Amino acid sequence: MIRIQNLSKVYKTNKQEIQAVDNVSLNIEQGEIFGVIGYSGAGKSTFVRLINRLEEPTDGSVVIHDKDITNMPKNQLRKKRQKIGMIFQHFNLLWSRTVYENIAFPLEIAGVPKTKQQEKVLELINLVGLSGKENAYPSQLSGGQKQRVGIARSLANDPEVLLCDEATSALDPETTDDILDLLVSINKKLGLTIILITHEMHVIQKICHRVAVMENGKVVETGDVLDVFVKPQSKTTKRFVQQLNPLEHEKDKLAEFINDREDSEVVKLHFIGKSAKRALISEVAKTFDVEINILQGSIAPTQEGAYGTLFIEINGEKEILKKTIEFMEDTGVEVEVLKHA
Ligand SMILES: Nc1ncnc2c1ncn2[C@@H]1O[C@H](COP(=O)(O)OP(=O)(O)OP(=O)(O)O)[C@@H](O)[C@H]1O
Repeated sequence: MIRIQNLSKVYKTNKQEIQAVDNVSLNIEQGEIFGVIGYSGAGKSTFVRLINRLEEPTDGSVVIHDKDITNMPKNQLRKKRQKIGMIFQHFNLLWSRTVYENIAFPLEIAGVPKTKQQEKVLELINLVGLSGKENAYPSQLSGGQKQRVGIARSLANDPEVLLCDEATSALDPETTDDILDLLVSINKKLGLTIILITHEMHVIQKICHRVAVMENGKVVETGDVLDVFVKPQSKTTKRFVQQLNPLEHEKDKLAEFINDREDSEVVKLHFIGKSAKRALISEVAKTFDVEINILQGSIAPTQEGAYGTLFIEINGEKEILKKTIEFMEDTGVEVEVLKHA
C-alpha cells in the first residue's frame, strides 16, 4: 500500500552535507501500525516528513495507493496531503481557535459545506472522547486532550494513512498509554494505516505490528514486532529491547541465588505468542521427578501476542534433567541452558 524505495535526504549547509535519510526501502501494508524507532539524530523525523513531502527527498520514491508522491505537481500534492493525516509531538494546534474550530479547519480548507463539517466534527469529537470540550481553547486542555484534538483534526478528511511524529513524547506515561489505546482503537475501527516514529520501545511494544530500526539514516533492522523483540539482530535493536527487558541485564545478578549443587541446571525460557499461555512449569513438575526454583520472570504483551522470559533452576538426576529440557523444547518454548548440571 505504501512503497518506499531508495529514499534519501541530504541536507546541505554552508559547511557540510548531512545524510539524514540514507537509501531507505520499506513496504507498509494497508491497515497496519508500522513503527520506526531510533535514537536522537537517527533520521526518523526527516523520514516521516519525506512521506508527505514536508521535506523534499534528494532521491528515491514514495508511492501511496499507487500514486507516486515524489514526482507529483504541487497542486495535486496539496489534494493528496488531505489524505495523509499527521500528528505532532507538540500538537501544532491553532491557539486562537476552539477544539471544534481546530477540528473543522482542514474541512474548511477542503471546501466541505458547513452542515457536513458540523456532522464530521461532532463525530470526531465523540470518537476521540472529547464530548463537552467543543468550545474549550487549547490552553484550557491537558496534554492528552490536546493530542486528542490533534488526532481528531488529522482524521477530518478521512485519510488513507496517519503519520505520527513522536506523538506521545511530550506526555506522561499514563496519558501516553491512553493515547496509544486511542490509536489502536482508531486503527481497528477505521482500518487506518498508521506510521509512527518514536525513540521509546514501549510505544513499539504496545501498539505496532511491525517495526523498522533506524541508525545514521539507514534502516538497520525490520520485522514483526514479536520477532524483533525475541531475536534482535543489530546492536542498536538489542539496546532498545533491553530497555524493556531489564532481565537480560540482570543475568549476572542471578548468580548469588543459584545453588552450587552439582545436580542443578539453570535455564532461561523464552515464551512467545501462544506458548506464553501454557502452564509449562506445573506440567514439568507433574511429569518429571525434579525440583524447580523460579528465579526471575517477566511477561509483556504486544499486538501480535505476548512474549516472556523466565529464569528457573531445575534440580534432579542428570538423565531426568536431559529429558526435562527436551520436553520443554518440544513445546515450542525456547530453552537456553545457562548452567549445566
Ligand atoms: N533542516 C535541517 N538542516 C540540516 N540538518 C538537519 C535538518 N533537519 C535535520 N537535520 C540533521 O539530520 C539528521 C537527522 O535528524 P532528524 O531530526 O531526522 O533525526 P531524529 O531521529 O528525528 O532525531 P530527534 O528525535 O532528535 O529529532 C541530524 O543529524 C540532524 O542534525
